[in-house]
Amino acid sequence: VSLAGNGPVTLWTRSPDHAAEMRQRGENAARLPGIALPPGLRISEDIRAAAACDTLLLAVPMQKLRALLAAHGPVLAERSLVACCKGIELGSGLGPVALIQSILPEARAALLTGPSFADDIARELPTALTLACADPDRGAALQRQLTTGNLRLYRTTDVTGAELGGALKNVMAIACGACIGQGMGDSARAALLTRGFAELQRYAAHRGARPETLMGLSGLGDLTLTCTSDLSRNYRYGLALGRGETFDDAMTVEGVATARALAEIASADGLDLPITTAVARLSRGSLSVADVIAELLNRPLKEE
Ligand SMILES: NC(=O)C1=CN([C@@H]2O[C@H](COP(=O)(O)OP(=O)(O)OC[C@H]3O[C@@H](n4cnc5c(N)ncnc54)[C@H](O)[C@@H]3O)[C@@H](O)[C@H]2O)C=CC1
Ligand SMILES: O=C(CO)COP(=O)(O)O
Repeated sequence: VSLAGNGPVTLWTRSPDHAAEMRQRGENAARLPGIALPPGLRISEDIRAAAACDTLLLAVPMQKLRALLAAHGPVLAERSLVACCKGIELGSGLGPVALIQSILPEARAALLTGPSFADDIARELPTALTLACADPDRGAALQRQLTTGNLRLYRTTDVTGAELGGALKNVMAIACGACIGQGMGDSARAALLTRGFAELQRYAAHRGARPETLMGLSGLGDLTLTCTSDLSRNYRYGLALGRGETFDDAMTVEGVATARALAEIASADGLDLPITTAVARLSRGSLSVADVIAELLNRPLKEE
């Protein structure tokens, strides 16, 4: 919606029915109700129509990215593929850019990430994001191409840092939601957010990310938004866990699979990721929120 102000944009969906409905109503009622789709936005169920453009934004959940790339590899190859997903793939432990590179090495992969609810961007509210691309010239070109009147992009070549900030903030948002849902209060949430950020920084450093990336929009920025807003699905899932309520299974909650993927990596590599591991166990129901809090409070005392 925002990019359509810059020039022609094609919105692809794999569902012909959904495409027809969006064309007819001028609205994506299922995913973005109340937002008028601009007349310049072309809607197609044929991925070749979208792939006629050189730059494609891939906005599917992280655990679905491999299937999308596998199904449409020949059409997507040799394009600029900008992943918009936030997470780590279960099994491979890869982030979105690394996954694209492993499946379509001839594609030019980049990442768009940072604090942003789709609804805010579509309503043209001011938003700032990180565009991560290992090649600085390509990153600068994408930054110019994808900046709009309400969407300001900063760029970085630290793809690993940007990937990990976006992935881990969802895990911490589940933890913060659970803390509030359990009635632990805002002070406890601030402690968890801060220690979650320390865990995020520690893991990112271990993976070779640059510290300043995690201090930016894709790290601290998105962590702050997601851990404090009721609009976040990850935070709301955590709230439900804390309150002992059920949560809509169909809702995309990236932090669940990411916590499990990271817990596997932590166990294999002997890393200490206490909050992430607790979220993985919480999401499986093998630990209660009260147990997690007791466990975290009883860890050995240490320097900050
Ligand atoms: N919604 C938001 O405000 C934001 C979402 N993101 C990230 O964007 C990614 C996608 O999230 P949402 O769009 O919110 O999820 P969503 O669940 O609302 O939509 C995902 C879409 O992907 C489609 N899809 C799933 N598997 C597919 C496949 N194999 N081939 C083609 N299409 C497929 C689904 O049909 C659905 O239309 C996530 O990683 C999320 O963290 C990032 C920033 C903001
Ligand atoms: O990534 C997001 C905000 O930056 C969206 O968060 P949720 O996926 O938790 O809704």
